[in-house]
Amino acid sequence: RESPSKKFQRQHMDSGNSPGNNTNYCNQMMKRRKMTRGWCKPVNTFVHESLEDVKAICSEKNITCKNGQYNCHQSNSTVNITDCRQTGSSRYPNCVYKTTKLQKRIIVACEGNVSMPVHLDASV
Ligand SMILES: Nc1ncnc2c1ncn2[C@@H]1O[C@H](C(=O)NS(=O)(=O)C[C@H]2[C@@H](O)[C@H](n3ccc(=O)[nH]c3=O)O[C@@H]2CO)[C@@H](O)[C@H]1O
Repeated sequence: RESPSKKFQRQHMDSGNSPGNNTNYCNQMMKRRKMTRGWCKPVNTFVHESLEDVKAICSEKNITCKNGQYNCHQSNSTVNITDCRQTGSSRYPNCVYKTTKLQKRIIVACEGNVSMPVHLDASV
């Protein structure tokens, strides 16, 4: 079984890479990272920073997550991300996404004895 930390890395980490001007980045990555099986995941953010840098966000102060849990943390600086958002005309199994490169702060939930990111709550 896939651990929550490994699931976070599969769904959200794309270190050392960036869409550049590839407008198909999300169409390719959402499929490659298995988020178009059974349904088209509507929204997904890829983070283009090292796992170390994203893990370090877990050391920031605790804040409340969207689901009410108090295990979220906000990055203290902006990070390079790519937002993937399903287009209006996209119909499963043909999942079509809009690729948007951004530099924003991210809010992650962290869990574990060695605190690891397990969920991406939002970008702000
Ligand atoms: N506090 C917690 N602590 C620990 N675990 C927690 C906590 N909260 C949830 N989980 C778990 O995480 C799992 C999960 O997949 N949650 S999810 O809300 O659907 C993820 C959102 C995110 O992937 C994506 N999104 C969204 C916005 C954006 O900017 N970028 C972007 O990518 O959309 C998804 C839906 O919004 C679920 O198993 C739940 O148990």
